[in-house]
Amino acid sequence: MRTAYRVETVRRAERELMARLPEGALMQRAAAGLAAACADLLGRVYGRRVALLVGSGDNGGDALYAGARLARRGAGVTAVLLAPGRAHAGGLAALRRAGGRTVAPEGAEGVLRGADLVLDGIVGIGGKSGLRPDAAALAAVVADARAAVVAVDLPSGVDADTGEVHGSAVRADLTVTFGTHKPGLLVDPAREYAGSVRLVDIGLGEVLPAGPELTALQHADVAALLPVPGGASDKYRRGVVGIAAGSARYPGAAVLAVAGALRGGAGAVRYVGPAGDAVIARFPGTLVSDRGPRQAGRVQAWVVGPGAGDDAKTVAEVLTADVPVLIDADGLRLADADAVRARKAPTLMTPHAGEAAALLGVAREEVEGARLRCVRELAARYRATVLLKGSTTLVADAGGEGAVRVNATGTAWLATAGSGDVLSGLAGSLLAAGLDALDAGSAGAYLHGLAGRFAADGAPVGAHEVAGAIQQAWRSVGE
Ligand SMILES: NC(=O)C1=CN([C@@H]2O[C@H](COP(=O)(O)OP(=O)(O)OC[C@H]3O[C@@H](n4cnc5c(N)ncnc54)[C@H](O)[C@@H]3O)[C@@H](O)[C@H]2O)[C@@H](O)CC1
Ligand SMILES: [K+]
Repeated sequence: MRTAYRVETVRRAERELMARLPEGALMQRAAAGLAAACADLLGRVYGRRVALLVGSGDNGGDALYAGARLARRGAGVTAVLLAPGRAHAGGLAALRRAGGRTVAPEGAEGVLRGADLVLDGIVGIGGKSGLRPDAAALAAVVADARAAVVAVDLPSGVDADTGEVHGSAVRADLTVTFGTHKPGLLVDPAREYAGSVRLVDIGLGEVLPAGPELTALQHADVAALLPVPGGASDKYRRGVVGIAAGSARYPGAAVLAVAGALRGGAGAVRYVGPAGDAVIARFPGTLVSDRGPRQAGRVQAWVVGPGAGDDAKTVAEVLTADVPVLIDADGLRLADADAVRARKAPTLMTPHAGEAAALLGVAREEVEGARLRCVRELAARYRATVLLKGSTTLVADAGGEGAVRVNATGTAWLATAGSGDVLSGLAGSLLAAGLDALDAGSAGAYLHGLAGRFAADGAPVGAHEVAGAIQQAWRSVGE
């Protein structure tokens, strides 16, 4: 499991660790890891031109010490000091001893344009989102230059705790972060600024408390969650998932939700709705009923909403069931908020940013800019587990207070019609198989993202092909 902690927690842990170590030891560990990552990126260090953007805090100190290490290996290193009188004194001395130079921001443009590598040490966890004008001007030059950009701890200008970006920020190819991930490295839009992320172990793990802000499942975590049928299993013990989806107008949504559900580990899929013929034609193993959800027979979890059009009656009926319910798409609009809050069994809501915005009564851009806050708020308002879809999917447990799961396996190719229907069926199937709502949502998103990658393989992809690649994704997490 990957974890990310808020700044105040990181600070507390760092103080505890620092008290046990010689002065400056943590910064040396950070700088050593940072220099090694830069050397890997450069391939050859000798003769390369490296520019350091150095603010007046310890983030700049890391950049200076790493620059000194690169200078000792033969790189030509120039530090751009944003506040010359306040740069980290020890780091500055080390850089000078190693033969590095310094320039003021006014003389920096040529240095930045000529560099092979720029280290962004303007600000780390000590900053507020949005760069100050002097730093923003340098970031703009860097964005336009040919150098690879390595962010120190965080891309300067992003909000470490929320992943929000207010104003300008540095765009990095690689972020080398210390001790633990920070939420901003895993949540969009800040995540996009970070590029790929490398974590340097500075020994913080042993002092970090339980209670991260974010967790991210990895292959082994997902493999451990996925249901495995035992010798005594039959289709009912493996779970029956009910799909109440599709309409005369949108029969395809029913077919795609069933396609996802069939690959999600439930023993059987029961379909209720007007698209039964289309479903049976494609998936003859489906149990089809043209009566309402209440008369459909036993299920262990329901999926309601994909392609439902205006069928509020079916949504209301499903919400009264005493089994877990996943609400997606039209169902989100049709579901009565009080009926959702009154439910005793778990509820999993799966909006994309536009649907979440409608539920919250705000503009879509607001959700896209503050995804972590919005997913928690929805989970609190509806007392339901909420999965907010996007290039990084977030899942907040009911109430919105625990660690939020973040999933980054997706690909931009997944932003295709019907892809969400497949996810709803898949996650609903995992609910029926007995996973709790947080696990079903996050493991479902993980597999769905991987399936999207396998199916797309760098080219446009249809939702039915994503469904078809779920088995490959399932096998791959166990390898
Ligand atoms: N505390 C520790 O134990 C360790 C800290 N390390 C480094 O230290 C960093 C934290 O250092 P600090 O607490 O000194 O804080 P930072 O260096 O992150 O930030 C403080 C500086 O940034 C400037 N700043 C703040 N907001 C800004 C903005 N919007 N635009 C431009 N400049 C802005 C401030 O004027 C101040 O000079 C970490 O991110 C990490 O890089 C590492 O060396 C590892 C160990
Ligand atoms: K930085």
